[in-house]
Amino acid sequence: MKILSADQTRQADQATIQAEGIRSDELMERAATALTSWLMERVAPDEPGQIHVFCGPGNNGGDGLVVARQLHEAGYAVRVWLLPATKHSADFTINRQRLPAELPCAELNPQKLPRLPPHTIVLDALFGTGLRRPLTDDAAAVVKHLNKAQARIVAVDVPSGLFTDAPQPADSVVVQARHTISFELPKLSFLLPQNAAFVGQWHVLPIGLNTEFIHTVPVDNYYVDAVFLAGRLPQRSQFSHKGTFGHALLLAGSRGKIGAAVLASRACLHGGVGLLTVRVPAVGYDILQTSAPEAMALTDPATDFVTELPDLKPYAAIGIGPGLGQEAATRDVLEQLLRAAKVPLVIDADALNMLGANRELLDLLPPDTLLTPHPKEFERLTEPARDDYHRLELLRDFARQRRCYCVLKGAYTALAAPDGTLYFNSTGNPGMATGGSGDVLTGLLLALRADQRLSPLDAALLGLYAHGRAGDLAAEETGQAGLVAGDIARFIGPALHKLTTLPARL
Ligand SMILES: NC(=O)C1=CN([C@@H]2O[C@H](COP(=O)(O)OP(=O)(O)OC[C@H]3O[C@@H](n4cnc5c(N)ncnc54)[C@H](O)[C@@H]3O)[C@@H](O)[C@H]2O)[C@@H](O)CC1
Ligand SMILES: [K+]
Repeated sequence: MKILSADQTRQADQATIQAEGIRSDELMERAATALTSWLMERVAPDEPGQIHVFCGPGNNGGDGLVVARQLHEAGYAVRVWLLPATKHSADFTINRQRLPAELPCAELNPQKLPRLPPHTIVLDALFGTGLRRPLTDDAAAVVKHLNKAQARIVAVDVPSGLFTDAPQPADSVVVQARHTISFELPKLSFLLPQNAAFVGQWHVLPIGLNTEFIHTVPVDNYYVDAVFLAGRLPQRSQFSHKGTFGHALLLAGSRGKIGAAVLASRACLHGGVGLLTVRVPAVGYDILQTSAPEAMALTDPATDFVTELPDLKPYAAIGIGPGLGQEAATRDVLEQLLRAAKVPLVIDADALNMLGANRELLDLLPPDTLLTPHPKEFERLTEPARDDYHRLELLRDFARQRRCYCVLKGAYTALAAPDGTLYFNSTGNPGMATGGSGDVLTGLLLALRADQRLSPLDAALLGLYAHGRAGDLAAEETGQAGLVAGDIARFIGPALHKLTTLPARL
């Protein structure tokens, strides 16, 4: 799915209105109807207490007024509160007039805000994508009051006070919603860790915005779901052979961290690689051969860490990093690899740390290299970020400047492509924040980079998605707390299988 900016969202609304020849209040009715249905599926009409709808002066408030009317007509007890304002949008005014006289509706008195019993359902329709500056005065007072009330807040489109797609002062007053219900497409602000406490769980409801506009509008950010990936992982042809899926080389492991090499190897094998050779120090030979017997061990002459780069000729893709350690001799191996490699590279963990500690090596990165840092590792490659937005800009710049694909691991893991586009992954769960999860990702990405059928972008997107999906499938069996990295590796097969069986869009 595309992620539109606030301006583009407005343009999409306009394009829809024009293409369908409808009025803007009809589109508002459509959006609100979707939201009303969402609420009615979750709240019974005889739920004790009233649903309090807080409306601002613009079209976000207009949405709130429509939902209030519709809920009232469906037999719910509803009360509307209006933020004092001198100017109202046209569709707000139309829908203010459409409120039935018997529906309680009053202007808020900021000096005497209504008492809300705990667990009251509150619809936050104060501000949406039209917010231009942080909330102050009356609006800020109302939002603080709502946050204090321990209400069950459902935000319309965006939690009021949150900017849709831009950084804002850290002390901004923002609604802390339990759910945020947005229309058609998600918003960039929903995907940032710094906004999690405001957005709560977010949902996107289709409202039939103009598909041609959405299809053609250029964007910098995508949200990668199953639909986005449909058709990108082809079924295996009858005539495919080991060469089709490539022979991968993995350089990994050091004394005490051979497990990282094992996890990455298993993930690479489950990821469908044709053949896998693993360069481990001698201490890892028995461990690797017993715990990943499908892989070939190519042991280093040294006992405890990797000191020599093997001949690279046989390999279609090379991964380096998991459990590698940062000995000087290993750093030299990394440098030799960067200088010699003619095939796709996947760089992770200690290999990233060595790049961070020796930034001159970054100049050697072959184009289309895939790097998989978590935020701390990424900062070692660049600089400390001021906030989540700044970190994303650093990520974009890094990928552009180095002509590489760079991942930023976390909830909604981001991938930056060399053209600066960001792709946010939709799968995964907090159970995956466990040791070895990154090693599994590296192995899986290595397998997909070795797959001769996939572009660098598709390999990376499919790998990130399947890794998260495997974690989700595993967590269904183990629970999130019980999940270990090996479980993720075990479910890579089913996760990829689900991707190959998605019908491609014609
Ligand atoms: N345009 C359309 O056709 C549709 C719009 N929709 C709704 O419309 C919303 C956007 O509506 P608007 O563009 O009217 O914007 P909003 O309703 O988000 O807010 C605009 C109003 O708030 C004021 N304002 C902005 N920042 C403020 C601040 N910091 N303190 C106090 N007042 C401030 C503006 O002067 C304006 O009066 C969306 O979020 C969505 O909820 C939906 O109904 C779908 C269709
Ligand atoms: K809102």
